[in-house]
Amino acid sequence: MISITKEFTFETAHRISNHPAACRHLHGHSYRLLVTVSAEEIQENDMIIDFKVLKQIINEKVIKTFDHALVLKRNEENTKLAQHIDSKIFWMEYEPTVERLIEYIKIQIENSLAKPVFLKKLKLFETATSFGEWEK
Ligand SMILES: Nc1nc2c(c(=O)[nH]1)N=C([C@H](O)[C@H](O)COP(=O)(O)OP(=O)(O)OP(=O)(O)O)CN2
Ligand SMILES: [Zn+2]
Repeated sequence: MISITKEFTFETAHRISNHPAACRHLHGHSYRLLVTVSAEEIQENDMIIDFKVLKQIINEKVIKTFDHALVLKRNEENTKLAQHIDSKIFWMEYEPTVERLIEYIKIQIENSLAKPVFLKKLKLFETATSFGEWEK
């Protein structure tokens, strides 16, 4: 098996409404996302997938959604808050923790990759010292 990885960044605001400390306040992160895709064999074009094609997919399915957006769990408290904010809001079923963002991003990317290429690993940095990972 062979893998390639491409790195992306996006700027996103959020709040963890059930958090006992500062993370319940609106704040933002410069997220770093590392996307690793794999295939059993190198293809006829001597790649498993062109980095440029991978970039198009991630831009369309992930960056467009999250960059310069406010991400909120859809609940009563956040619905009230959003009435006072003129912002691009992405509503989620869950709190926008790094774990839930990875879960969402994984589904988006997997739905966009065609065999024999598959998503192998995601690494999402929320801060310089805090990150989440998913691996097949
Ligand atoms: N398991 C998780 N815990 C926390 C998450 C998360 O997504 N998953 N998120 C947060 C907050 O969003 C926070 O902004 C990031 O947390 P933290 O690493 O504590 O950020 P700090 O910059 O304050 O880190 P220090 O190392 O304390 O400076 C909280 N928890
Ligand atoms: Zn945060």
